[in-house]
Amino acid sequence: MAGDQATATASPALRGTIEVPADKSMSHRALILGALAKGTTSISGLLEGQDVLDTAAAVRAFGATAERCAPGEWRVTGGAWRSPPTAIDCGNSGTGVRLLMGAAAGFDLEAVFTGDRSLTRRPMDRVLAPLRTMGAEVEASEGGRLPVRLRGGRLCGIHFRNDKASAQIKSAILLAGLRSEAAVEVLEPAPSRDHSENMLRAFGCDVEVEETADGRLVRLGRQRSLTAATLQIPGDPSSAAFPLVAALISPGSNLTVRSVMVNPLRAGLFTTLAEMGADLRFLDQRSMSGEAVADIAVRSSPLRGVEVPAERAPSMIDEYPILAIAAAFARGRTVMHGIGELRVKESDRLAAILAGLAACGIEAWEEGDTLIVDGLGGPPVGGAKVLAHDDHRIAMSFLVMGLASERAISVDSANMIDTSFPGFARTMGSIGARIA
Ligand SMILES: O=C(O)C1=C[C@@H](OP(=O)(O)O)[C@@H](O)[C@H](O)C1
Ligand SMILES: C=C(OP(=O)(O)O)C(=O)O
Repeated sequence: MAGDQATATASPALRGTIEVPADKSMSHRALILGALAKGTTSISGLLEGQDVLDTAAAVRAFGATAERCAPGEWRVTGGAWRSPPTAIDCGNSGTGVRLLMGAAAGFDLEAVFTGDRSLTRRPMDRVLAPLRTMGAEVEASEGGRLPVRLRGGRLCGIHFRNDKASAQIKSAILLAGLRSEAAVEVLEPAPSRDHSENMLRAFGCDVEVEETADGRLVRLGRQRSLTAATLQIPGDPSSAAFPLVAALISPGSNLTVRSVMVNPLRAGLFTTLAEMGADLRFLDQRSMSGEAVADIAVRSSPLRGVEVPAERAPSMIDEYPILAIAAAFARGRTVMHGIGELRVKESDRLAAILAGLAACGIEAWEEGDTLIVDGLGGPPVGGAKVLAHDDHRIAMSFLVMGLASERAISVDSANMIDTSFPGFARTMGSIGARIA
C-alpha cells in the first residue's frame, strides 16, 4: 500500500486457506490481566497490532513487565500498579483506554490518559461515571473527553445497569472492582461480549453470571486476586469478516479461515450472512483458552437483503461496515436496526458508510439509529476514492468492495488498518485479492 492510500481492483476468484491475526479484545485483556496477576503469564498468538502494542506500553508504564519473546509470544509479570512517569497514550484504542482506566482505578496512583485525534473525540463519561460512583477521582477534558486525569484508591461497590450493552464499560467496572471487597455487579439487559468474564476466571477470579428477568447479571465473587495464566489467543472474528465477505461477493471463490473465535456474543455477522443466503460452514469446532473456535469455510453465494434486529447489534457491533458492503451486493433491501453506537467509534461509522456507499453508486440512508441499504443483486460501479476517516474498519470494508466492483476503489487512509489487522494487504493478496 502506497503511503496512506490503498486501491483495490476487480480480482479473480479468491481461494485458499488462511489465518487472520489474533482477537483484539482478548489480546488487550490478556495483557491487562497478566499485568494485574501474581506471577508470569504466558501468551501465545497475541495480536501485535498498534492498539495492543499501546496497551503493552501502558502496562509497562504502570510497573508490569511485558516482554515479547518471539512473534506473538509474550510474557507478562504483574504486581501492584504505580503512578506512571508520563501520560498513558492509548493511541487509537477505545478498548485499551477504557479498560486501563478501570484497572488503574483500584490502585493508589495518579495517571493521565490520552490518545490520538480519533480517541480524544470519543466519549469517556460512560466509563468515568461508574468509576466515580465507585470512588475514583477523575477529571475529564471538555465534553467528558480525553485527556483524563485519574486518581485511584480504595473503591466501594456498585450495581450498574449497562444500557449501552458495552463490553468496555462492563470490563472497566469489573477490573476496578478487583481491588475492592464490596459488591460489584453489572446488569446487562442485552449481553455484551463476555471475554473479560471468561478470562478473569482463567486467572482464578470468581465471576458469577445469573440470567434474571431484567437481563444478565455479572457479579464479582469473593475471590478476586489473580494468578498468572497460560493463554492462547484465537483468530479475530472481526478481522475474519473481511476475507469472508470478500469471498462471498467474488464469484467462484472458495475460502477457509482457520482458528477463528466464534463466541456467540461475537458471531452476529455470521448469523446474518447465513440468513442472507451465504454458504458458510463452521468446521472442527473446538475450544481455546475458554473460547469457542472453528475453521470457517465459505463459497461465493448470491445474497439477499434481510432485516437485522437491534438485539443482535452488540454481537456484531464492529461488523456493520463490512455487512453494509455485503448488503450492497445483495438482492433487495437490508435494514440494520439499533446501531447508533456506530457514531462514536474510531469515526462516525454511520456517516462514513453512507458517504462511501453513495460514492460507489449504492443507495443507502439512515432513519434514526437504523441503516438501510438497497442492494443491487450484483456488482456496484465503484470507481471512487472513499474517505476512511482514519478508521481501520471503514478502510478494509471499502477495499473489500473494490475487489468485486466494476471499477477500482481507493481509500485515502489505509495505514490505520495496522491497529487491528497487520498484514491485511499481504493476507488478502495470498488468496488472490488485488490490493496495492
Ligand atoms: O470490549 C471490547 O473489547 C470491545 C467492545 C466494543 O465496544 P463497546 O464496548 O463500546 O461496545 C467493540 O466495539 C470494540 O471494538 C471492542
Ligand atoms: C471500535 C473498535 O475498537 P476500539 O473501541 O477498541 O477503538 C474496533 O476495533 O472496531
